[in-house]
Amino acid sequence: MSETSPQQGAESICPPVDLSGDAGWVPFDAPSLVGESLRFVSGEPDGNRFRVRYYRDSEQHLHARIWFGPETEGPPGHAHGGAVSAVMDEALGLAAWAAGYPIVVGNLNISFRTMLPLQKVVTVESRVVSAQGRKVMVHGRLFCGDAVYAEGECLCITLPGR
Ligand SMILES: CCCCCCCCCCCCCCCC(=O)SCCNC(=O)CCNC(=O)[C@H](O)C(C)(C)COP(=O)(O)OP(=O)(O)OC[C@H]1O[C@@H](n2cnc3c(N)ncnc32)[C@H](O)[C@@H]1OP(=O)(O)O
Repeated sequence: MSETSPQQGAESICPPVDLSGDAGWVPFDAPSLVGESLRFVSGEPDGNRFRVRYYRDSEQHLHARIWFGPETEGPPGHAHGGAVSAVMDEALGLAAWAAGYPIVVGNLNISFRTMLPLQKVVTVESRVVSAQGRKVMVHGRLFCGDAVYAEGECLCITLPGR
């Protein structure tokens, strides 16, 4: 009988992945801006769920380099739509914070364009496209090379008194 059951094998930690940014990107320290609360997506940087690093480019746009691990599985071998949505929620909301708006997300509209294979490193790029009164609109897409996996439109609402 084998000493390692399939279940034990599934619990082993996946090897390190390369989450380095593009040339000219500067690492972005999210906790120093918004505190330590973002554990759902960012909380286990060496775990088997999400591994994420944030960067800003020379125009101060926020980018995320993200690995979807085996614990994000939905359809066999591919990421759960909720996992993709969680990443878009955090990355696009954080983009508004990084642009100077203290917000929560009021509405998030995600289009899932292509199924995302597990254990793939992808990028989320974001743009704050408008800010009117308390409403800040952020657009983003999750992609790798020419493959676009999801696009998002995120209405953020500023928090009074912050
Ligand atoms: C205590 C917290 C500290 C946080 C400090 C650290 C945070 C660190 C964040 C890190 C980065 C983020 C990453 C994760 C982002 C999330 O996941 S946030 C969590 C998920 N989001 C939520 O739980 C939000 C729940 N909703 C709410 O709290 C409230 O509905 C809101 C959004 C604050 C708005 O409520 P409100 O302040 O009473 O404002 P309200 O008058 O209803 O709306 C203001 C305007 O926005 C419009 N609006 C509001 N909601 C919507 C909507 N869903 N659709 C369309 N329009 C809307 C209204 O129509 C209104 O428009 P006008 O009439 O002015 O034209």
